[in-house]
Amino acid sequence: MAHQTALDLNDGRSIPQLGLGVWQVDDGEAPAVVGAALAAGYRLIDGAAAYRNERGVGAGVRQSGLPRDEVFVTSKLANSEHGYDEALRACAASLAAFGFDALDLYLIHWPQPGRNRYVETWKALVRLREEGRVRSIGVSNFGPDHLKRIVDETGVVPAVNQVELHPRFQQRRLRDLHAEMGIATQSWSPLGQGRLLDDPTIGAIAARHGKTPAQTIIRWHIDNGLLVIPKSVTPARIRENVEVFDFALSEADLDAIAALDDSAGRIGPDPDRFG
Ligand SMILES: NC(=O)C1=CN([C@@H]2O[C@H](COP(=O)(O)OP(=O)(O)OC[C@H]3O[C@@H](n4cnc5c(N)ncnc54)[C@H](OP(=O)(O)O)[C@@H]3O)[C@@H](O)[C@H]2O)C=CC1
Ligand SMILES: O=C(O)C(=O)[C@@H](O)[C@H](O)C(=O)CO
Repeated sequence: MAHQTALDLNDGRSIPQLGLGVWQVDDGEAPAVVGAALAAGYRLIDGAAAYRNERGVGAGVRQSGLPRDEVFVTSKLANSEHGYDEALRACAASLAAFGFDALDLYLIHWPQPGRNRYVETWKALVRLREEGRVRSIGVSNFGPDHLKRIVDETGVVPAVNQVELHPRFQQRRLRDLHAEMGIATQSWSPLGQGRLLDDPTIGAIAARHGKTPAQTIIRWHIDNGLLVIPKSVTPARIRENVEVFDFALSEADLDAIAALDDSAGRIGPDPDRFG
């Protein structure tokens, strides 16, 4: 694998640009899946309490033999745990499940605006960072109003906003706001949950580069300055998805993929209503 790239976060830390997503990875399978990814060169695992596999992910990191500080592990606060005290307790439970002293990145998984508890939840994440239980803090599925509100009320800008983002749902306006605010954009369902892999435009670009459609899409995220976390439990695909640091897309390729954007291209839940 060619050398992986990393981005600088607004808190002075660095984050690998590519990682493995572990939604829908069984806890019992997680040690082997995480082990395969770390052996292939991944250095970031994107987890969440809601995935119910923090124990298995932690075991996979330990069994890899890599020093803990060489693997960047993210978790996310579950929707049921919004609130200041609830978030502090939930983070402690996640750390215990992983078997870690600290997380590299902790995100509020969904804003749940209808519950209106995300500001006090964000204050708890600020405290967790001050106490060293998490090294960087961020959010997921936050829209412009949610972002502006937590910054207005706490003065603390999230390091990351992890949102649905793939060639059919490119989130250009939100990405522009992130750039203004200094927030890194992390793409979830970066392969459109596999539904983009038979797109003819992607296929033609992939063929020109001698790469697969998955590698072409992952490279599109990287060439756009995004963080990207494709999921696979299949060892050959895990290896395939990290072999993306030996080529780059041309301006014409980027223009062709830009044209795939579709305002109706969302696959996952609407963050204004979910949770
Ligand atoms: N913050 C949030 O709210 C959310 C976060 N996420 C995060 O984003 C991660 C990725 O998103 P996810 O929804 O899993 O979808 P992805 O876009 O990563 O697609 C995963 C699917 O694509 C298949 N796949 C992966 N690589 C290849 C390949 N090279 N060739 C063919 N098929 C392939 C996988 O199959 P297989 O596994 O069988 O190999 C799986 O079915 C999640 O795992 C999670 O960490 C996801 C959703 C919401
Ligand atoms: O994977 C995640 O991080 C999610 O939040 C999703 O599972 C989300 O809950 C969903 O897609 C439900 O249909």
